[in-house]
Amino acid sequence: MDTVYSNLCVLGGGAWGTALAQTARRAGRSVMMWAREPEVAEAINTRHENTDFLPGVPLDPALRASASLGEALAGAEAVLVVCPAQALRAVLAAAGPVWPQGAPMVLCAKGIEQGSGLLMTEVAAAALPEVAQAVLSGPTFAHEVALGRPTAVTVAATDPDLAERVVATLGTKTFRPYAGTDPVGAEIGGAVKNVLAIACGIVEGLGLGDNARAALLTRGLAEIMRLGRARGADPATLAGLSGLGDLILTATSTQSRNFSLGLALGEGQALATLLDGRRSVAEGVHTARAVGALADRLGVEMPICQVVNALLEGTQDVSAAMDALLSRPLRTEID
Ligand SMILES: NC(=O)C1=CN([C@@H]2O[C@H](COP(=O)(O)OP(=O)(O)OC[C@H]3O[C@@H](n4cnc5c(N)ncnc54)[C@H](O)[C@@H]3O)[C@@H](O)[C@H]2O)C=CC1
Ligand SMILES: O=C(CO)COP(=O)(O)O
Repeated sequence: MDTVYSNLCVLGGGAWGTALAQTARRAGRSVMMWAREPEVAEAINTRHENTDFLPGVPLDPALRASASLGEALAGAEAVLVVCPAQALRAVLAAAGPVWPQGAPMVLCAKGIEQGSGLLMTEVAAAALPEVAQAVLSGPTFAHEVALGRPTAVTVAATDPDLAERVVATLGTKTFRPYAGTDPVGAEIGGAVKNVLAIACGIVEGLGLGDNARAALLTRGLAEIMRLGRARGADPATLAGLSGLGDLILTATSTQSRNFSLGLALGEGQALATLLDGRRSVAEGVHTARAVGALADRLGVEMPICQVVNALLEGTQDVSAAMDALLSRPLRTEID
């Protein structure tokens, strides 16, 4: 068996799809991107820049893009799926008829599907049951990755050979994937940290201080651990790059769209204004609702995520939300 996938397709022309495509080029792979917007594909092909979603980063001129799924997927040996979480089902339904025979997918979106409460691997298994899956997740701001700054991620698949091959395909000196066999753990960390990043932004915007942020991060990790346990995830994955690692990154940096959105909410701006006309995705807004419903269904206590959901839904204001969190009964730390 070949040790790497030489020809890749990246489904998704946003910031992260572009950064991963650039990374794969840096690793020496042939890469074809699918961008939903023809003007994004055009800019990548002619200006070698994703002017809409990752402006200012020069891209490898050999990186090609198309707005046609059939053209983008033709001949791919593996497919990186990098669309927003809520669009995954529709994107895979459209890609199914032209999916390259035998090519596995690497799921790179971070979120939980609203309505179903399904993880990305579960949505993908329902859409394309024959296609093998890996999950790529970790602390990775697209801009830094695209520039080739040092970054480490988790690549998890139930088939260890698949995880190893994806690692070998994408790994470079500065992009360091670590193989794992717990995709569910990698997905839960990556999805829930976006909701917690919004919470940390709110705390920052309210000026509640560094102690409050540390408390929120740590109790937030406890929520990731509880949901992970209920879904059979390995706690070591949740404490690794795709869990704690990504929580630290996203919940402490204004580079994060989720943290920045929370910060603006905490400073008193209205959610509708913040989301109005926005093209880039803040996954935590969508995952908050999905994770709230999932936690209820599984009987898992996730008070921080529930409060973020109530805030975003408009059923609680910021001061009532803080009051709800601070009024919770005192209890043992480890549960
Ligand atoms: N930007 C980042 O630093 C990172 C993003 N991710 C994840 O990658 C996923 C994609 O995010 P970004 O690339 O940042 O997106 P983005 O915010 O840069 O761009 C939005 C993308 O979503 C696409 N899109 C919007 N609505 C769509 C629909 N209905 N159907 C199909 N595509 C649609 C747009 O065409 C565009 O490609 C998200 O799940 C995000 O959490 C993961 C790691 C890092
Ligand atoms: O997933 C990310 C970093 O790992 C990107 O975070 P934001 O979507 O909040 O910008």
